Amino acid sequence: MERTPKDAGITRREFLKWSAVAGSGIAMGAAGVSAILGLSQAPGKVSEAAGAGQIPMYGEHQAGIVTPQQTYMYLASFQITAADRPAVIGLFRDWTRFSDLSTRGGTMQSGDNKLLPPSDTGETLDLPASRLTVTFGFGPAFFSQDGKDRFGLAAQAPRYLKDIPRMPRENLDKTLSGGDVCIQVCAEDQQVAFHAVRNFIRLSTGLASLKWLQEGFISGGTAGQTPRNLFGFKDGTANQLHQTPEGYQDVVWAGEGEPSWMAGGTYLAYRKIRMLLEVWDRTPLSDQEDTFGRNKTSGAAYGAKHEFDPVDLGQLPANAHVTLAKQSGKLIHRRAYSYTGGIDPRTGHMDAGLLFISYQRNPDEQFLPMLKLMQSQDKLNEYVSHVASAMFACPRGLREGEYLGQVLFEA
Ligand SMILES: C=CC1=C(C)c2cc3[nH]c(cc4nc(cc5[nH]c(cc1n2)c(C)c5CCC(=O)O)C(CCC(=O)O)=C4C)c(C)c3C=C
Ligand SMILES: [Fe+2]
Repeated sequence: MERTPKDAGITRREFLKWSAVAGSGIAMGAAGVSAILGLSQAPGKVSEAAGAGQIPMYGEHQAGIVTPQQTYMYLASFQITAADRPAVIGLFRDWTRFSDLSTRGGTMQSGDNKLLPPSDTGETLDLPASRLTVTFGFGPAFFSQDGKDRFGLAAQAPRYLKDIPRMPRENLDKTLSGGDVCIQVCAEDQQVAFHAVRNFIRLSTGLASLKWLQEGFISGGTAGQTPRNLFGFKDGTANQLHQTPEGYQDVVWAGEGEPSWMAGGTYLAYRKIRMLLEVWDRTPLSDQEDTFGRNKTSGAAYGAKHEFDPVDLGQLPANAHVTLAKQSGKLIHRRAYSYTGGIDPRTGHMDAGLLFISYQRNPDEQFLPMLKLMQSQDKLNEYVSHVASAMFACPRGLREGEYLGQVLFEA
C-alpha cells in the first residue's frame, strides 16, 4: 500500500506554509531548520501493515492517559532552549506533525540523496503503528522560571502545577527530575516507541535539549490481566474503581477553575522509585503481603477472596500501602511501568524499580496528600527509595489541524 504525500509525510511546500504561519523558519537555528527539512521531505515507503493497531491521536483528550496500557513506554523530559515564542511554536508544530505521522504508522522519507543523512532513521520502515501513543505535558518552568515569564504564558499557568514538594524520605537526583516539556511515548513494539522518541529528540535540535529519558515495560500476561510489578504483586487493580467515562471525569480530567486550555487535560505526576530487590527477595511472604495488605498470588485484599472484591480496611495492617492509599479518600489513575537499569556500581545491587505515573485532575487534592501519607508511614518504604520526581500539565486533546499547545498560545 502506497500512501499519498499528505498521508505519509509533509511536503516541502507544506513545510514552507507552516513555517510562514509560525514564523519559525526565520527564528530557528540552522540545526533546527535542517532537522525539520528532513521531516518535510516527500513521503517515503510505508509498510503494508502500517495501519494496524492505530490509536487516534485526535480527540477530546490526549491518547496515552486512559488508553489501556501498552507494553513499552519512554518518558522524555526536555528543557526548551528556543529563544522566543515563535521558535517554540515552530518546534511544537514539527512535533505535532511527526506525532500525527508516526501514530498512523507512517515514516519520513529515507531519501535517495546519498550526500544527505536520510530523513527517517529507518528502524520502523516495515513496522505497523503498534498502538503508538504520544502524550505531551508542560512543566512549571515552562510557564515561568526564576520569576521570568519566558514565553508570555505565565498568566495561563495551570492552577495546581508545581514541582512536587520535598518529601521526608526521598533521595532525588535533580538531573533526572523536572523539565519544561515531557513526552510520554507508548507502544506494543519497543522499536516503534524508540523510533518515535529518537525522532522527537532529532527534531528538537537547537530548540530544546533532552534533560532525561526513562524507559519502562509491563508484563504482557494474559489479555485483560493486571500486570505484576517487580515485587511480583498485581499493580493497577484499583484503577477499575473509576474506569468509566463518569469515573474518568471525576478522577482524571481537569477543568474547573482552570485556564480554558486545561479543560479536558490532566496532571501527570511522576516518581522514579527504586525497588530494593535484594532486600525484598529475602523477605518472608507474610511480610511481603503485609506490605500491601493483599495476597501475592491472587491479588485479593486481606479478608477477601478475589482480586476485585471490595477492600475492608479493618482487615489490613494500618501501615499497609493499600490502607494508606485508601485513607486519603481520593482516587488517582495509575499508569506505572517497571524499569531495569543494570547494576548500581557502588553496591553491586540491581538498579530496578517502578516509573510511577499517575494522572489526576487535581494533584493538590488527590496525589499529594496520598504521597505525603505514604512517605511518612508506608511499610513499603523499607523496600523502596524515591530517586526522581516531576509534575506536568497535559493539555486537552488536539483537533485535526491544530498544533501542540496552540490552544494555550492562543488563549
Ligand atoms: C502516591 C501514590 C502512589 C505511589 C508513589 C505508589 C507506589 C508504589 N505502589 C506499588 C505497588 C502497589 N500499589 C498498589 C495500590 C495503590 N497504590 C497507590 C498509589 C501509589 N503507589 C494507590 C492509589 C493504590 C490503590 C489503592 C486502593 O485503592 O486499593 C498495589 C495494590 C494493587 C492495586 O490496586 O494496584 C500495589 C501492589 C509499588 C511497588 C510502588 C513503588 C515502587
Ligand atoms: Fe501503589
